[in-house]
Amino acid sequence: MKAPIAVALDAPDLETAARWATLVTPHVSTVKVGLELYLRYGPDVVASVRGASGVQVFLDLKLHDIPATVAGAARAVSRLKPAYLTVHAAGGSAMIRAAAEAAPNTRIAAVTVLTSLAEEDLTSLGLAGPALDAVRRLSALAVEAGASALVCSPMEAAAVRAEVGPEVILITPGVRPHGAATQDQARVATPEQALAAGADLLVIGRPITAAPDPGAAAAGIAAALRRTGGAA
Ligand SMILES: O=c1ccn([C@@H]2O[C@H](COP(=O)(O)O)[C@@H](O)[C@H]2O)c(=O)[nH]1
Repeated sequence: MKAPIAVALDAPDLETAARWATLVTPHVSTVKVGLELYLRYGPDVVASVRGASGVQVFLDLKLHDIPATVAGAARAVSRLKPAYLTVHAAGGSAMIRAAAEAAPNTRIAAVTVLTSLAEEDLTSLGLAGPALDAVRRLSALAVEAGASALVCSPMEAAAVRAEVGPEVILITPGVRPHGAATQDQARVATPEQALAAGADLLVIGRPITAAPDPGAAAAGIAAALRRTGGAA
């Protein structure tokens, strides 16, 4: 069994993304296509990174608009058969419901509070209280509206799990192996901590893709998770 990791293919060009995908797919369950690749290359990027391996594709477009527009966008990309499609939970119940109804065969993953935001950022945005409160509130709202997956920091995974129960898939970016640079991530934890907190899918980008050998980096993290009982 492959490790429950989605490698973020945040590459400047399609050749690099496809090469990373080929290197990591023997070790991880999922590859993630984000805004950089999708906006540059469009829908064809999904087939390019899926390749012959048939690895799961996570389409991280973070849709956030009025319900009718998000429904149209979700319907348009559902033909690419992504395993996951992200929307911002802050778009509200009607928007999340519209996405879930428009793409019934794709898991709608609601992004709660971006992992790049620190507590002081939330205050400056006018969101009172600790990040965890906002994450829990948005998680409950999103699941009630039909999201079957949630995106949160690994620091919040245990509390979100307690809030939404065992069925919802918890996806955690903001994952950094011990000692790795946090870069623009603010609310972070190690892969082992994320798994122990109840995360189902760990999003890891630069610690793998910026390594001299992305395949070896993915294999190393997968092996560390296996030692903690997270992947066979
Ligand atoms: O809250 C969020 C939601 C999405 N992301 C995405 O995850 C990866 C993280 O990449 P790293 O290189 O491991 O930092 C990236 O594609 C983000 O767009 C997130 O970081 N936080």
